[in-house]
Amino acid sequence: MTPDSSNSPAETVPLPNPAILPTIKSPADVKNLPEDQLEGLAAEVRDTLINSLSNTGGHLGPNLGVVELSIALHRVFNTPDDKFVFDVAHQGYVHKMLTGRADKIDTIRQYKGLNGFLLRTESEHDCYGAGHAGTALSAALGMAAARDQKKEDTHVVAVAGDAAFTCGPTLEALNNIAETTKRFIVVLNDNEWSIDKNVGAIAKYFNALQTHSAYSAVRDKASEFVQKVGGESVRKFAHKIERSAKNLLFPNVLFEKFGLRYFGPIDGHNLELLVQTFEYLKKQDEPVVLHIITEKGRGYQPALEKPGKFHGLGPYNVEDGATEPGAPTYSEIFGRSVTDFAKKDEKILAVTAAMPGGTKLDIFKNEIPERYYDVGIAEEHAALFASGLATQGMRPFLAIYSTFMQRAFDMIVHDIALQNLPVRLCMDRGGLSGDDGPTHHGLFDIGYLRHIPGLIHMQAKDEEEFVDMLWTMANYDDGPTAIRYPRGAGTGAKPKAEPQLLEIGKGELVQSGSDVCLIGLGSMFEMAEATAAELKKDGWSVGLINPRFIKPLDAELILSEARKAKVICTYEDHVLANGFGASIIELLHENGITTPVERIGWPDEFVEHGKPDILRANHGLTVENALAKIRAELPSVAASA
Ligand SMILES: Cc1ncc(C[n+]2csc(CCOP(=O)(O)OP(=O)(O)O)c2C)c(N)n1
Ligand SMILES: CC(=O)[C@@H](O)[C@H](O)COP(=O)(O)O
Ligand SMILES: [Mg+2]
Repeated sequence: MTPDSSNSPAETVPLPNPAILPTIKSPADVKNLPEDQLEGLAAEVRDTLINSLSNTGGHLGPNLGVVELSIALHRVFNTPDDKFVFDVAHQGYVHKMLTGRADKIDTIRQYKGLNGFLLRTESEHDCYGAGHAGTALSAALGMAAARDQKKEDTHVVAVAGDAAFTCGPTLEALNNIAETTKRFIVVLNDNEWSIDKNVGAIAKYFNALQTHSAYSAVRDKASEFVQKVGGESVRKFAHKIERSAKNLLFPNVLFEKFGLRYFGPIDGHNLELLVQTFEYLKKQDEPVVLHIITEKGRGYQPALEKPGKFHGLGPYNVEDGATEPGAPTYSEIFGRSVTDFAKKDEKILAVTAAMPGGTKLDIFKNEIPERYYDVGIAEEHAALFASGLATQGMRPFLAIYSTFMQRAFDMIVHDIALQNLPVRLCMDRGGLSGDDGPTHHGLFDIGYLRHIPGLIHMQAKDEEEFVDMLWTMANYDDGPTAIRYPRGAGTGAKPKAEPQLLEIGKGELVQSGSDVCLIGLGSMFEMAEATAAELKKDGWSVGLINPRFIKPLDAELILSEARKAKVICTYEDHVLANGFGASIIELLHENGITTPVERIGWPDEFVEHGKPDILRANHGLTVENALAKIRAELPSVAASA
């Protein structure tokens, strides 16, 4: 079933004149709006999103899909007393616009502007922050239980996409709802897409619900009914949906087995139907799930044609949705390389947790589909699955963003490292994510991996070395390996025609020096190199190390350079707490070296969103700051002067 496009406000409703959106300062204004202006508001919200995000970038498709849903929710419920918990919260832009932030939508994802997800600190209407998938039902259930404890009678609504139902936490929450509360609304926003096409048995099940003729009949009757009766008899209407659903549908509807009364599927772009349905659902004294069918990208043709691209993107040309091509990214080089390796080695398999486009494993998927696995938004399962593959002599490459790999920490410890299984953990977006902000920065993986016995962890200084590292991982069967690599492109260093095996635990001495020892990890090597050039101009003898391995460290190399130096400086795109520099300090301490160590990296705080250059400058990840710190430790006259 696709929603009925003939009633798409963006296609049929002219933009209101005068504009309505500037008058919406709070949800009360949505409630007070005459009913016949609601669709005009929806059209205006869409138009604003399409134009504004063409400059800032952002999650366009998901938000175009929830315009009517967001309006209906604010029409019926009362935030901040009632709570809306949006899963991932990448679809929260419309909610932001309806809760007093419409005039700031052009600042979204910009430094000091609106965050691209929901932050509890941004508005009293944002009761829960997110960015990772699968958290909404559990968190909302906690809020409902707290409300019951306090004997209040507010409403809690969890809004989750179809792909969020592939997440373990969502299923764990479902298992727990019926015995926890009687007053709880789940909205399943089903557009058949994750970032890429949604996968798995649950996606198939939702699809079957949509396409089953009985459900279509219910949908048609519901729409017909609203058209004919309008607001006249909400109760009668709702009972009709309910009775029809009960009588006509599969006896074993998944949600009914979990103890939630199931309603739908209904057209999630039919505002009147949504409003009336919520009016009915809020009166129920049992947990309910409302299944709505929406279109990702509704109202903008380029987004409808390419839901994956328009899930989340940078600036685009509003006329045709075109984006600027960029230099090959680390992800692209990763996808290309692993696919090429796999063509020569049939034991190589690729595993993604719902991110074929982001990780560029879509290259593997297209060329070797039989050895490609997308397990859905299920990082824990993905890691366990990869461990199982490895027990059977396979060579799995598991590509997950660093921030999402946090989900699989226990699996990495208990199921991969403890069993010494050669799973290749490929941590994309290792380092600052930028526009997406704190939920997406990959700034913790050194900390959560470096204490795991036997785990090899590395980061390349450029793309050429990156491919050598991937090749080294492909050929290493003695235990788990991990690699972190940043978002976007690096220096542009061209990979060799034939990749080279690297010696495990061996760093690269780029130049030896006797005054200063600079150790620049991965993408931060460039900054160390630039610092070295400046210090050389001052007349200092500068050692420069590309460590390659975070674990095991090349202790021999690092100690031999460190012993000569008056000051050491480490560089990392990671928090300093329990990071790479911390591991160098430990190494030096264990070997009795007391030379001062300066560290360049992120502070012990959640770093805000914004362009990487701005954030780096604000937090001292600059050559200037490194020079200032190093010079402060050096005698005032250069040794050779
Ligand atoms: C734990 C985790 N893994 C992966 C992601 C990346 N991610 C963000 S949104 C998304 C798809 C969400 O699809 P769905 O829930 O159906 O919502 P839609 O965008 O279709 O509205 C994915 C995979 C994430 N945010 N969190
Ligand atoms: C919502 C989400 O988690 C993703 O859409 C994320 O915003 C993608 O970021 P990248 O652009 O780094 O793939
Ligand atoms: Mg979806």
